[in-house]
Amino acid sequence: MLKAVNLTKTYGKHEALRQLNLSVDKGEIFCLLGQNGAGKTTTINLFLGLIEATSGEALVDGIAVQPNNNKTTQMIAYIPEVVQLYGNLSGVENLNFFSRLAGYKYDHTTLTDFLSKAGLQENAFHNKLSSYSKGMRQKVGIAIALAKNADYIFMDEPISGLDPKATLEFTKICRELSAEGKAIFMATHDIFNAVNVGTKIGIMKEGELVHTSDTKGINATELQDLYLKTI
Ligand SMILES: Nc1ncnc2c1ncn2[C@@H]1O[C@H](COP(=O)(O)OP(=O)(O)OP(=O)(O)O)[C@@H](O)[C@H]1O
Repeated sequence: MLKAVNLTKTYGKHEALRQLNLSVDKGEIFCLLGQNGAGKTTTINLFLGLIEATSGEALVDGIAVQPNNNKTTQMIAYIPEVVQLYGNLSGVENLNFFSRLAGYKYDHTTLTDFLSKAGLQENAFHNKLSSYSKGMRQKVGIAIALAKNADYIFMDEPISGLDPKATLEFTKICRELSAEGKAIFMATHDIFNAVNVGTKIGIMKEGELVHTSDTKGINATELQDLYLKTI
């Protein structure tokens, strides 16, 4: 389980995140909405251990995240908005490189299995990354997360810039990962996607989580109304 307990981050006098309390279970897809600057990336960075909390705790399976703590970073994978990969290497080579960085050595068949599972078409496996579209890069990012064997996957704006078909494929993969028991924590501006793929949604305003609910029984229009009333 991911858990934030009174998690707070201040920059000087500015509270980027104030007393955040939330939990995300394995199998859940938590979609965090909020305007620019609301504190979504700050929350993700605190769980990734990229920044230090001013007070409170981020916990992964009960272990407190601390900057440069390998225990929690091993359990987490991160897919940024733009997946940074080596343009001169192929999809398989990138996956091999990043898997080794995470301490995993896979044979060629296993690497290609991860890419297939992430939805990348087979004829692209050996092409250079520089020829990949944004959606294809994202699939390699997902394959890296799969290869890392992480139970918790953080995503920051994962569908921004994807076309409708790529978005649909991405949604399908998220659902499959959640059905396998992975927890997904996604920061997004896309209300339709949040209600479509999320099992829970949160709305953040000026560093505070001001609303959380299940997505069951709520449609995109209702969520949009709620969002506009809340922020
Ligand atoms: N390193 C930093 N130094 C000072 N202020 C920062 C720093 N990082 C973030 N902030 C501030 O913290 C607040 C929250 O930023 P954050 O990036 O978490 O927002 P966000 O919800 O992810 O926004 P967006 O949707 O634009 O990505 C903002 O006011 C931002 O300016």
